[in-house]
Amino acid sequence: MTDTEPAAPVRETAESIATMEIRGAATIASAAAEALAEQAEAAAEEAESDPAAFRASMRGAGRTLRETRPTAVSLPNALRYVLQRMEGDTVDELRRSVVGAADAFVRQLDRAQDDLGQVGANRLADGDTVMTHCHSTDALACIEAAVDQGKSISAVVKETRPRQQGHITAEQLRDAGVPVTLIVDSAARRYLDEVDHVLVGADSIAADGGVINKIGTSGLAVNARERGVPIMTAAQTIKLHPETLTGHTVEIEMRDEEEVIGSEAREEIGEIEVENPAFDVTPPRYMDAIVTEQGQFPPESIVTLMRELFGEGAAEPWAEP
Ligand SMILES: O=C(COP(=O)(O)O)[C@H](O)[C@H](O)COP(=O)(O)O
Repeated sequence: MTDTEPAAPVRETAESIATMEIRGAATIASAAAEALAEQAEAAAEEAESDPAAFRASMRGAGRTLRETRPTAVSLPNALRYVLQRMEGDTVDELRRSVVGAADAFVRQLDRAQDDLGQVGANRLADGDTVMTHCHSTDALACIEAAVDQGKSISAVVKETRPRQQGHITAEQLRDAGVPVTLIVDSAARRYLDEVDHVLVGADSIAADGGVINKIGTSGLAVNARERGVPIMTAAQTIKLHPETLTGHTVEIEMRDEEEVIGSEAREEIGEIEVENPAFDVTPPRYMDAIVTEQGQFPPESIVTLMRELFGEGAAEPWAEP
């Protein structure tokens, strides 16, 4: 580890987030917090009795993690939570504050998911069928809590091109005892007549109530509205994007074209423009409810909760002073 290079656990976590071995907004946040705790242990050895060197090393680790993926705000929110609680006069005090904050963050994340699962489950009735998109641990928590409440729930799971995260959702729901039908994305509208709810997660929620989630969510929401099927987003409050309070927009990640068209097909077709946006924005008017650990909200009212939780703005404690 040098001045500019974070310790191995941070480098490995950053690489795993960038390559999507670690993926999904909540999982990314929790991995980032844990990586900061490991950095604190390594930096304490390296910095010995130099608190300024310790702080610089933690900021560097924060920057490395921040640069991995741009859209899920849970990542910078996790870094903010941990680094803003870094305090003390000695390296050991600083180390303990970071490790303690990372641990508290991860526990809070788990508790929030359990709590929002209960809220989401209350919206589901015995015998309901739910359509899902992508793989969201917050959304799955709602279905699993409904099953725990003794409700019989079935699922229609969208495959979710290009990376097919729907396969993970299908597997996990099946293992939770939920009968699952896997469909291709373009079959969604046809199956909307057979479902009672659409349930998705979120990578970020904007101050106007717009929901940023896996590409295809907005089209699904428009179709659900047209068919009269309620659609809800399950999202812990770490998905609230503080920068949107001051007019910033959420960056939509553009991923490699290789995910859309493999090299063989590319060779056959020849030169052609390919774009691969990983997320899209569902306007608040197409979303019925945002389910959080603090209860459910109409999308347009989420700004009140956002001001309460993030009113002080979006600090960047990883930035160079
Ligand atoms: O869009 C995705 C994952 O995208 P990717 O696979 O590109 O990371 C998920 O719906 C949200 O991240 C919410 O997930 P969770 O509820 O687990 O935070």
